[in-house]
Amino acid sequence: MTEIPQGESVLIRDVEIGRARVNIRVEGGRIAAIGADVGGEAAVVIEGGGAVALPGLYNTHTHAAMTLLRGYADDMPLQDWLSTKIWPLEAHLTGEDVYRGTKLACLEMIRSGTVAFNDMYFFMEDAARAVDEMGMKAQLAYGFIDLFDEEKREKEIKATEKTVAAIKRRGNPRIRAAVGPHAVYTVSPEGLRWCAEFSRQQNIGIHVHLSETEGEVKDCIEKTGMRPPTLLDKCGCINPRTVAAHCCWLDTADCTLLGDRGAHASHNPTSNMKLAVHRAMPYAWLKDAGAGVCLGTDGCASNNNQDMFEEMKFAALLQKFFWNSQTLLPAEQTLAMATANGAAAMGFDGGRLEKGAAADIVLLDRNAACNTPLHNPVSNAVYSCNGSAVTTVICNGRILMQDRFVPGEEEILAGARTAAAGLLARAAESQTEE
Ligand SMILES: O=c1[nH]cnc2c1ncn2[C@@H]1O[C@H](CO)[C@@H](O)[C@H]1O
Ligand SMILES: [Zn+2]
Repeated sequence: MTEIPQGESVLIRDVEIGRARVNIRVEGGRIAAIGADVGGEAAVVIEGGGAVALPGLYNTHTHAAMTLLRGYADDMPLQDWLSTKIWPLEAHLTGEDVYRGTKLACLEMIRSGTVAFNDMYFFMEDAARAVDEMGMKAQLAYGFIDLFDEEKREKEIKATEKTVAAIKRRGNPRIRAAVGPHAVYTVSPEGLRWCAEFSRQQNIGIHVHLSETEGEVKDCIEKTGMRPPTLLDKCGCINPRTVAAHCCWLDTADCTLLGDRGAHASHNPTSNMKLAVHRAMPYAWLKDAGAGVCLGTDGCASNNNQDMFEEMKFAALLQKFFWNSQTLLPAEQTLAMATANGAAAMGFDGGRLEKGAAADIVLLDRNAACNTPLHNPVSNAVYSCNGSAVTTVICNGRILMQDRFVPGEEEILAGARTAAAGLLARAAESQTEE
């Protein structure tokens, strides 16, 4: 088999949802029925054999093509890591690298049950090509970094306009454009204001890093007299279309602001622990304030994989550990962060196993050791399994993986290896030239 058979109608037989064994019918990319009797005929039939069905996972913060930098620079502080290792290497990236790195990220995400992701990086037209081919959903933003320089700002504005136009021109409903002001320490207030205005005009999302480290917050207060969320808000960047990554160092007033504006906070526990940011996103304050709370892996240079099952477990554990509460972020809420809340944050209709919702469906091996016994499927999904328990993935009714088979896997892996080696070779060459 080199391709997976697809059809307008898909019948998934005998899966477990909650405590019930049911069938699922998919018609035209949506869930048409869930229950004992959902009709017999379909273009494609999948035998679930009692597999656990979950909604597809939504990864709300990543830099997908950073898969190429996996293992390149670990065990360093954030600013040092970015300025001495990551940014110098990224300067040598090409569109082809981003295409190949994003394909690898998609492969990894599909293998671990993710159907959609929120991406901020460079050469996003090439990322869009990769997403299109892999059949996932994504919101893609060019990472806007002006470093407080007017000339750079003009360049970033042009690059953002070009990226958004190209993604919109595709006319693919699975792929949306967003604006990606990197953070308050890399983008001037003028740049932030432009991003906010452009996203409003274009009616697209905003994807930003927010209050990741204590240093970011302190420097921002020193320079502007404002905490990062207030500065972003003054520039128009905090609204219901905003996904703010990290949000580690928010205080209660910051959380109230995000809640009042209807913005979404993407929790990235693995990256936060690895980069030792020394504080966990205040999940309870954000939730109480009415802000959206969702989950993301961050890029492979700070994670180092794209497995949202691992992210769920780390989120549930980190919240309990840091905030000293055994009852904080229970399994059901963790799964909601990774599914329905993520879909809401990215403006997609999905992440729910309900009639009428987009057909984003993931099947987990019922007989895997991590799923045995099956007292509580959600508990097993969050606390016991990782992405390797996923056998089948459906996104908008299209089958992206069936029985652990993803079309083109060998070529994707070979392409990524070649791209990663080429990137390092070009960087080394430019060093000897200097
Ligand atoms: O955790 C992080 N904090 C801040 N920046 C990051 C992090 N991970 C990756 N990038 C950087 O964000 C830019 C995206 O356009 C890239 O330069 C990437 O290396
Ligand atoms: Zn990031």
